[in-house]
Amino acid sequence: MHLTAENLAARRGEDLIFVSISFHLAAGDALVLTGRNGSGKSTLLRVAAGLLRPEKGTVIFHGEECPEGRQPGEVSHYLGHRNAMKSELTVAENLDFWRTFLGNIGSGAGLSIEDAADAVGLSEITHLPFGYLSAGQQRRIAFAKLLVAHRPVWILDEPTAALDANADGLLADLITGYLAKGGIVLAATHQPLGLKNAQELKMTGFAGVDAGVWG
Ligand SMILES: Nc1ncnc2c1ncn2[C@@H]1O[C@H](COP(=O)(O)OP(=O)(O)OP(=O)(O)O)[C@@H](O)[C@H]1O
Repeated sequence: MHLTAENLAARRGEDLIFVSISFHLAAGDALVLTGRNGSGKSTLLRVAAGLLRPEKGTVIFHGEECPEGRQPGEVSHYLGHRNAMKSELTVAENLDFWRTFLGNIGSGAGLSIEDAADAVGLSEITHLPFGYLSAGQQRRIAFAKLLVAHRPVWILDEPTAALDANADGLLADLITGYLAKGGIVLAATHQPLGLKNAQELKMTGFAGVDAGVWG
């Protein structure tokens, strides 16, 4: 199983944000994107997740169940800046929606809603509307979403925003456990995620207004 990006370039508006980005991640690998605000981390994650069309290049996932290759967006969890939960629905209802909507990919199985909430330390409050939770609790439930459906790739944009030190450690443990089981993680962050052996890609931003990528 591997996730491969070749010669990626992306544009936002008029500007080329990056060019010539390539990486190859195998099962158990993590790549952490770093760089100042506006350097293109979210843009690269959105390209990898299939939410933004690249100007040039490809990102492809190959797995046992799809040796011919698939778009990573079809096999990944994408956790963006927002938590993608409905405030009016309870925590359990939100997780149940994502569990059903995303489904399992490959040979792994997602956790039950109770086990996933327990894994993020919030098993007591799954009956509450999501909107009642604190910002940190909401982010923890967004992590639980990663656990209720098995997907071979996690794409995480600033996953530790709004977290206390305890939750930082919890996320590091969740990611480490996922990598140990052969998951692939692509994450953007300003704070160290506490991962051992993660590769780092430093984004520099703004590759030019008119710079050609085809010549
Ligand atoms: N829809 C858009 N149209 C034009 N420019 C955009 C658009 N979205 C983002 N940009 C620009 O693209 C650049 C890269 O933004 P991006 O969100 O990828 O940066 P980032 O490294 O994730 O930043 P941060 O650390 O602040 O989250 C920024 O200069 C931003 O202003």
